[in-house]
Amino acid sequence: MDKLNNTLNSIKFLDHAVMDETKKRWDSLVKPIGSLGLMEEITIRLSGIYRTTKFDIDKRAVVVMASDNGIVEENVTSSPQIFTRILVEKMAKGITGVSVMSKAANADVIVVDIGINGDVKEENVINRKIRYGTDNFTKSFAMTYDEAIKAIETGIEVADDLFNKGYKILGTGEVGIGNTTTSAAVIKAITDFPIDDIVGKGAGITDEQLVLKKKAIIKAIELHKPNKYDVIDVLSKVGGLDIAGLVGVYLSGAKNMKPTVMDGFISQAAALCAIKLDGRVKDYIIPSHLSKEPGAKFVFNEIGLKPMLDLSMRLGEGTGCPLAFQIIDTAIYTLNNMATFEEAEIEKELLVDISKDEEK
Ligand SMILES: Cc1cc2ncn([C@H]3O[C@H](COP(=O)(O)O)[C@@H](O)[C@H]3O)c2cc1C
Ligand SMILES: O=C(O)c1cccnc1
Repeated sequence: MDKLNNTLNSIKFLDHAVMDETKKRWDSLVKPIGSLGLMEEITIRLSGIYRTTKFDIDKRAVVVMASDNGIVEENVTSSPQIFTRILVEKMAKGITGVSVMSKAANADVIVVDIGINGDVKEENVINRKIRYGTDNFTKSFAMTYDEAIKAIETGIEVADDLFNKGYKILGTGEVGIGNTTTSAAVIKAITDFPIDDIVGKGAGITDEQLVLKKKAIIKAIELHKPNKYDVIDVLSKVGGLDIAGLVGVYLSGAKNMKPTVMDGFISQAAALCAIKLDGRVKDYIIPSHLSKEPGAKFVFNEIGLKPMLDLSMRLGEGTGCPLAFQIIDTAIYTLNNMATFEEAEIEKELLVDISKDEEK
């Protein structure tokens, strides 16, 4: 628990003086004030995270936490558990969705076995296995309290190591058949949102299976009564090792003063947990896209962040992150290279500024 506590204790607020400077730079460029929207907001936040107006995200990676979920026994998924290990091996070979999209975006993919129910035959996968999958949470806790802490601390260690190696931004990805069920259970336990709002079809299940999925979550919450004020209790009772590992990745970003990019629904469940552990973590999280999983919009409302894209994607793996990296690249390039009113010899004073009205 020391690593987790030390990490939480070293999280700092953003540098607002540097953020003001970046805002001033945007406002000096030849455009209506605020007209580049989230491109402006994100780079302003990045400058506060990096504590400098001159930054880049050239060295970047998506960290994929992979683990299995005992809840698959309840017939809540479209594919068998063995798919987790197979997908991870293909991912490490560079041929799955996140691998190819990351190649297109010049990003590395770091695959971590944090709890796959089988031995991975691929040396490019980092072995940080805590256990061979979780237990079926309709019958017992998914894992022990100590295992949940260990999974968070594993995520912290993996991300700390990558930041030490010079990565400037990390995306969050996952593979784990059944993890939209565990994510919905974690979100339900923390927010108590209506079950129909937050449980969707994940990778693709029938209407009958959707009923089973909702029932399994309700049953587990009634049985274990997770304490919404204790994120570790929630993760250990109804969560997954992948979600817990990603909580650690977000915490490491905040500790190392580096941004983390959030992918879809599973990454959102982890972000919600990380923010509940320390509200300052939110400042370091950059959302990529709005997942098609129906609960995603409700979690966005809860955490108070906005996605930059809505591409009706519902793959997971971290696939939103390489797209976000490319948008951030463009935002940084624009910030650094657009002409100011002065350089363009246009009188800024002639411009009506409505940005203050927009804030209201
Ligand atoms: C071929 C295939 C590739 C995937 N890549 C990511 N996922 C996604 O689907 C799984 C979660 O959905 P559920 O909770 O419904 O099982 C996770 O592995 C997630 O990464 C996939 C799923 C499949 C079937
Ligand atoms: O949004 C996601 O991350 C997601 C949605 C469906 C299946 N797997 C992942």
